[in-house]
Amino acid sequence: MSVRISPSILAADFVNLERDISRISNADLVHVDIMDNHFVSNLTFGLQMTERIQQVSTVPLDVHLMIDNPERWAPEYADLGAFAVTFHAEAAVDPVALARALRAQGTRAGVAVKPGTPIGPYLELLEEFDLVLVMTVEPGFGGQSFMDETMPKLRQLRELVDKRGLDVWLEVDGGIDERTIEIAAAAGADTFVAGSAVYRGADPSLRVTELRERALAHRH
Ligand SMILES: O=C(CO)[C@H](O)[C@H](O)COP(=O)(O)O
Ligand SMILES: [Fe+2]
Repeated sequence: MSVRISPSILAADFVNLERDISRISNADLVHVDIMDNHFVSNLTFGLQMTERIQQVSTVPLDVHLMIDNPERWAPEYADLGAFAVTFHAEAAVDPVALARALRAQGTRAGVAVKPGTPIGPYLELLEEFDLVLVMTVEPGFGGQSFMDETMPKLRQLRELVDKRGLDVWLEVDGGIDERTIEIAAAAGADTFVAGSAVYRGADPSLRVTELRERALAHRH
């Protein structure tokens, strides 16, 4: 099983985004957090900014939509060329219909669940998604602590994905660092978002390499 590291530019310097994206050119994905101040109580940026990021990034975009009404916006992020577009299950009227629409656009379709949202209803629907994002913090802010209690969801997902031989990425987001990535990898995650852990030091690309090595050493 391969692992993917997706640094979150939520922790980057917003007036030097191009520079900070170029600092993680060894990453597998670049994680772009879209917050609307409705689904979560924080606001980041939207389509126009993401389109510029898409133009300057050599690393494929992993868009995480923390917004209401994803049916209205998710296809536009797919349209601008994002590699993966993930919307929240709690915000979507019909997650399967939206995932099908995104796939028809040629994008990897992801569904995200908050820490308190059960994964049960989605286990029978795994074939409909290319990515499941298990939030390991309450969405809205970077720099929070990893919630261990979300790991049983990953273990359930990993068992089913392997049993059915599916190509579904299992992503974790929130509080991922050199220690917690080992816990998440052992529980079955293969795609790791890290904001603070990548950008807090002097050399973000070295942090990407270190995180990848730790995930590989502890993968399921
Ligand atoms: O979706 C998010 C917050 O809702 C971010 O992707 C996440 O918090 C990354 O930041 P950190 O690694 O610092 O926790
Ligand atoms: Fe995120």
